[in-house]
Amino acid sequence: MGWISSPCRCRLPRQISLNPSSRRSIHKASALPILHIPKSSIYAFGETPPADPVLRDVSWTIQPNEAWAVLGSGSGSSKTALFEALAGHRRLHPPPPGGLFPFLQGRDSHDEVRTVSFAHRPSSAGGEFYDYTARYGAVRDEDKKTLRETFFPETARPLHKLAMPDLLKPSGESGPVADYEQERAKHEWFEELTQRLDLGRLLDLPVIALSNGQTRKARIAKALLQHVELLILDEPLTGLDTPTRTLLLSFLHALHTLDSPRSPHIILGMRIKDPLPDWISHIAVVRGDRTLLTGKKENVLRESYLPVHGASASSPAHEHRRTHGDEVIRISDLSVSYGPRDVLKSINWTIHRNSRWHLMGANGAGKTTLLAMLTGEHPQSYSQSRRLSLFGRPRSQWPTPQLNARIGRVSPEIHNAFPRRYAMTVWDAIGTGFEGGFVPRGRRRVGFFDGVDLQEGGELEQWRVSRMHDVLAALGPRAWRGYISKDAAITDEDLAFAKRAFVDLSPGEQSIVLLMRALVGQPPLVLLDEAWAGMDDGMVQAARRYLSGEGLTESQACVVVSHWEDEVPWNREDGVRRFLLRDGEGVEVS
Ligand SMILES: Nc1ncnc2c1ncn2[C@@H]1O[C@H](COP(=O)(O)OP(=O)(O)OP(=O)(O)O)[C@@H](O)[C@H]1O
Repeated sequence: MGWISSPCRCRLPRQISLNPSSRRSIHKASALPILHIPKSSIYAFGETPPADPVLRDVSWTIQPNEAWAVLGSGSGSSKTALFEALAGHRRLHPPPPGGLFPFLQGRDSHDEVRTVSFAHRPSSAGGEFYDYTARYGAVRDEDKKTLRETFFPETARPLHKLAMPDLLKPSGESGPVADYEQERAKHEWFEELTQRLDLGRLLDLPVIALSNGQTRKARIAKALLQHVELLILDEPLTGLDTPTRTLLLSFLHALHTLDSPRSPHIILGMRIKDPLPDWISHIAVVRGDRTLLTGKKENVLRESYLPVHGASASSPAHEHRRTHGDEVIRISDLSVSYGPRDVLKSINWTIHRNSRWHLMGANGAGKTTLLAMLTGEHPQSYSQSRRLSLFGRPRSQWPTPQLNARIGRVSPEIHNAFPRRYAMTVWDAIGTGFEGGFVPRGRRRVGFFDGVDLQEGGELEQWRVSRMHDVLAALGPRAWRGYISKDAAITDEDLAFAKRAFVDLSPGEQSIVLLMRALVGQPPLVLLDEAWAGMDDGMVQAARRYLSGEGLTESQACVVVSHWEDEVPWNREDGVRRFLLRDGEGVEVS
């Protein structure tokens, strides 16, 4: 089987000759529009005018030769609603005459159109406790399912004996599997994809052991292997390191350009702040007034006044020396390995009060593992206790609850594990931050001290309640709309928000509530890992403002983990320092 070169120098399978009844890539041959909405509004199911639509007067047509991106932000946003409408999960009123997807010529869009969202990590539904620390320890039997078994079960070996119903056979056709050459070509496409996304060596590892970025890459590969005609990828770059982002965008370009039977038409969902790939020819911008602006990229960018991308937030003229306080954490010669795999090798890192760090490293570099050592969640934090000085004591001298109260944390793991019970309000969720647990406690739901409830009306209770008000005023709904006030008094709107059930919030709202939880107790160490996931632009602005201002005191240290430089709330003038993990080693870089 031969290969042709593509713009990303990836090898994509040469066109596979499918029989005439094949339904693959009908958009490549058809002159019919991919999508056609003359003018409709989008409603939740069960609602019609005069109810308020989620998006109104949408007029949007996609021709087969056009490459589209939809810009908007926040996982509870109108962009999500728009994609839900394309997936048939929202009502379009009036329905487009002749169907939403003319190029399908009457085929069922449920089979031919797929949306995969990466805007946030799929959460473990329900109120069950999910033990995310399980990945650091010995893997239990029920957690042993490998990446291959979970995401690509059809690729089990040996190849000639495969039962690969989806991957090897155009779905919709019954009867024997297509000829061997075709099978092989498709299998090679799988191999190519997994190799290029650096998933090959991970295929037979338990999924629970994979890093966030590695799991996301697997979901992307799975999406690209699907037999669909239109693939909508919402925020596929989230959580990916820079080289993988570049690689993925080139891949998508190649798929878009090549007349390959493997290539669906692709619509990319992107955050407004993301740099647009050059090959995108058209964009649709979801605007704050619930309308959709569509057209050629240049025209829409001009008309919507979107910011020009590419400038880094940190391009300082001169550096600022931040005055550091006492030592908070000292890591000396710390190594972590899993069997033969060395993940961290002889790491040395000291974190002082009032320091601000950006922890960097490619997907799978060991950032989450390192943070799990700092928080004491990693079982090896006990065996390496003398190499880990946490707040002046070796790890083994700290009871875990006391450590939890000293570290404010946001991470995809906590977002996923945080209980979604109806009885838990936003106030309760934030209040758990004083103790760092997941269970609201105390008369005023602001936690216990030393295992007992706080004295009613006492100084500590008053301080905690006032901190609750501070974070709600600084990071609550009014702040998302850009309202900035010096006195930052809490409003009725923020208090009403505090009464809502945490489980009912959008993923973006949940993210900002968990950020409030991490900051409310003013702990000496704050760890923010992918803190912005799912937040809309207003929330991100409010969070950045707070973190670079009064949200952190001089007696606190903060570490931000992000693959995006512009997500770090401080620049070098603010004295931010960078710690890079590469090939298991850690170095401070300028
Ligand atoms: N139990 C385990 N067995 C084998 N390997 C493991 C185990 N747990 C983690 N790893 C590996 O350790 C490496 C580091 O994972 P970690 O989650 O710390 O990476 P990361 O830098 O946080 O990545 P990302 O940016 O994708 O979140 C990964 O390659 C992962 O597959």
